Order: sequence, then C-alpha cells, then structure tokens
Amino acid sequence: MASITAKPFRLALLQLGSLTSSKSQNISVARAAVLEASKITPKPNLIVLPEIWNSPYAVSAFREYSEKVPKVGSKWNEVEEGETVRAMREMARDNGVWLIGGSIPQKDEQTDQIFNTCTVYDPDGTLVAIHQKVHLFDIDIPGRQTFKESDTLTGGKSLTTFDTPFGKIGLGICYDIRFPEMATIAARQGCVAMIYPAAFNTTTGPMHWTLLQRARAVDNQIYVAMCSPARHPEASYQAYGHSMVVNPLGDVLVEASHEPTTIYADIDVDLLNTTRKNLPVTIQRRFDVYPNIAEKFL
Ligand SMILES: NC(=O)CC(=O)C(=O)O
Repeated sequence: MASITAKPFRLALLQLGSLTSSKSQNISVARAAVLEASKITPKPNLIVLPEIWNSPYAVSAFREYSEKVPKVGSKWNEVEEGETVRAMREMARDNGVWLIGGSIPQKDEQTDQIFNTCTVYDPDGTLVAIHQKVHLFDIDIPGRQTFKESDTLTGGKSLTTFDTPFGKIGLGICYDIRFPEMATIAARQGCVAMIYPAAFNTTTGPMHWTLLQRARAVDNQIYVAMCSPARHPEASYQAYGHSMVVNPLGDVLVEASHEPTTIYADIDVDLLNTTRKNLPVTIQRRFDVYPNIAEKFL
C-alpha cells in the first residue's frame, strides 16, 4: 500500500457567497461559480461545492429544503429527482468536469428520514457516488456554539469512495473529519485525497479547522481538502470559510479567507509517493500489536 496509482489533477474549491433562503437563487450562484472555475487554465478536473449550499444551514430548514436523490449510476431522465440534483448534473455535464456537489438535505421518500448528503457527478452528468454525513454535528459550547443536527437529520451508515481517471477519492462531510477512522480507512483503500464539503463556524473554525486537516493528511499521507461556504453576516450560522487544501506532508497548499472565492490546487501524486517512501509509516504498521481498522473494507 506504500505507493498509490493516480495521475496529477487540478482541484477547485468553490467557497460560495451570496447564499440566501432562495433555493433557486443558490442554484444560480453555484452554476455561475462552476462555469467560471471551468474556464480557468489549466482547467480543473474536479470541482467541489460546500456543505448545505442550497438551503440555510439550520435544523429548522433541512426538511423544507430536502429533495429526492436517485440511486448511484442513475443517468439523465431515467429517474425522478430534485431540482438541485438536476442542476448539479447539468453543471458537471455542461462544463465537462467531475463535480463533488457539496451537500444538500436529502429526503428518503420511503422512511421520511432527512440526511445531509453529498452527491458526485462525472463529466457526463451521471451520479457516481452518494455520501450521507455519518457523524451528526451535535455540540454545545455554552454561549458560543450550540447545534443539534440530530433534531432533524439521520446519520448515514456507510463510508464512501469513488474512482476517477485520476485516482480514487474519499468523501466525508464536515464533522466527519473529527473521526480519524474514516480518513484512515479511505487511505488504506488507496485514496489519493479525502475531500470534505464543510461548514465549521467562527468558534470551532479557529480552534480546529486547519489542525484537523493537517492531522488527517499527515497521519495518512494523503491530500485533504475542505470546502466551506463564505461567511454571511446575516446568517443564523456563521460559516468559518477558509476553504483549504493540505498536502501529504501536512503543508497548507492554499487557503481562502472568509470571503466568496474559488481556490485551486494541483494534486501531485509524486509528492504523495515520495512522502510515503521517505517516511515509510504506511508499511511499518504493527497490526500484530493493534488491529487494522480498515481490514474489513479491503
Ligand atoms: N458543522 C459541522 O458539521 C462540524 C463543525 O462545525 C465542527 O466540527 O466544528
């Protein structure tokens, strides 16, 4: 598992601003940002949207904004789906890019449960992966930040990776990054990067946003990226911003401020493999002393 087979690729993180309570306006904002990022030279191969970008990030809003997400593999006009899913298919296909569609509230019609769900599209607009946020953001830092996603949301039950022509990618959503097992399992499955649509806040962002990404990157010798919405002074939840990409050495390659912007990073697989060669922890694990948590996924 020391080295990884992948190709260099360019990543774009869209730190969307001007998000409002209008879903259709938010879709227009995302559509315009994907179009603009796709015009950059060299063109990004993989574009990422932030967590919950089509709805306010509020437990009281998730059900109202939720929509149907079809099954992995579904293509155009094959299935009934929500307007945001349809728009993301178009964004990927019209711009010829892979798209990690941040996350949106998803309604499961059968169970009536709501999930915080990331969908991924290939450049034909085919839905290739779905990740439902596994660890719900239930925290209480008195006087500073209280949030209880579990008031409305149900946690996902599986881990998610997907294959692209430039390598395997692992997915998590925001709070998922605090649980190191997910990134470790993805790395041992051969992922070149863990990518997390996210929305930390102005309390937990300064504490842990950078530290967590650098930790996941160094522990697993992979790239790590988090894509946040921009800060919005009128929103009930103040997103931290600071979308970021960290390399396998733990260096911050690029970081946004809290304003609306797009950041780009070139993923260098040689650097990943050189890091693993020079610091060979991936082949020095002592599974005779402690268990391999990834075993059942390999
Ligand atoms: N919003 C989240 O899911 C997580 C977060 O803000 C944090 O972990 O801090």
